Amino acid sequence: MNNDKLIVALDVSSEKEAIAIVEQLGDQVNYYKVGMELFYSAGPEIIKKLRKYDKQVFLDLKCHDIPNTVAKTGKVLTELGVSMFNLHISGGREMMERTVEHVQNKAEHLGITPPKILGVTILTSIDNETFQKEIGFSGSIEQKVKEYALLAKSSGLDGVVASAKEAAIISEACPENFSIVTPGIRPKFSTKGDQKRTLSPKEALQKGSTHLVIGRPITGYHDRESKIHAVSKIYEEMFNYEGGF
Ligand SMILES: O=c1ccn([C@@H]2O[C@H](COP(=O)(O)O)[C@@H](O)[C@H]2O)c(=O)[nH]1
Repeated sequence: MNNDKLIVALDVSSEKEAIAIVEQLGDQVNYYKVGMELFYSAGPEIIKKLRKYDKQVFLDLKCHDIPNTVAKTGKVLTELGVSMFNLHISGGREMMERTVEHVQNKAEHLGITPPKILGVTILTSIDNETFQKEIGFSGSIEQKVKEYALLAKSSGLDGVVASAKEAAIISEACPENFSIVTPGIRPKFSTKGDQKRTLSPKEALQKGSTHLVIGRPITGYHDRESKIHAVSKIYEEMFNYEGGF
């Protein structure tokens, strides 16, 4: 079974551990997320390695810097052959627009399809109290995510990273060709851990998530059978959700 809506997070600190997971899951999983932990330890080679296994890669480095720095980083990430990468929407319009332009030019020069650029909204580990009292935002998380999604869309981004709890609001605000990539997915059999704004795979699809990012509920199991079982349970929910797949 191959399903590009499920992206498995490879939150490990070596190529060896990452590839062991990829080999254990085999054809069951086609799409992997490489985050800071793996990229900073294994380096860009890990992307090439995953591409050799014919896997798609979402590079989750959450770039956040001045426009010149992020735009030039976007060019480098385009050369790596990732399918998606992300940056923080709070970096502002100029940062996003210049990155889009640099990525498109680079992809054209290389003769490849440009990677999708996603904007990070509000992390799924943030709850209302943290959002307002600690970080100092006023208003609701939903309102801020909607504003960020609209800013990302009008700056030329291809989608956002958000909690599935906000997926319906985002798809209503940005209805066409806009990816809604949602971590913080928790199947019934798993625990929340540090995630605060969570939904199940079925609920996430019902709300309009286009991709589900799932890490520990799958990779937290040591042996191959348990990992495969977790993936099967997740696919079961995804395929059976009301409204079809
Ligand atoms: O808002 C965000 C943005 C990114 N993430 C990343 O997704 C995975 C989730 O892993 P789980 O083990 O399923 O919790 C992880 O790599 C995060 O860095 C996120 O959770 N929330």
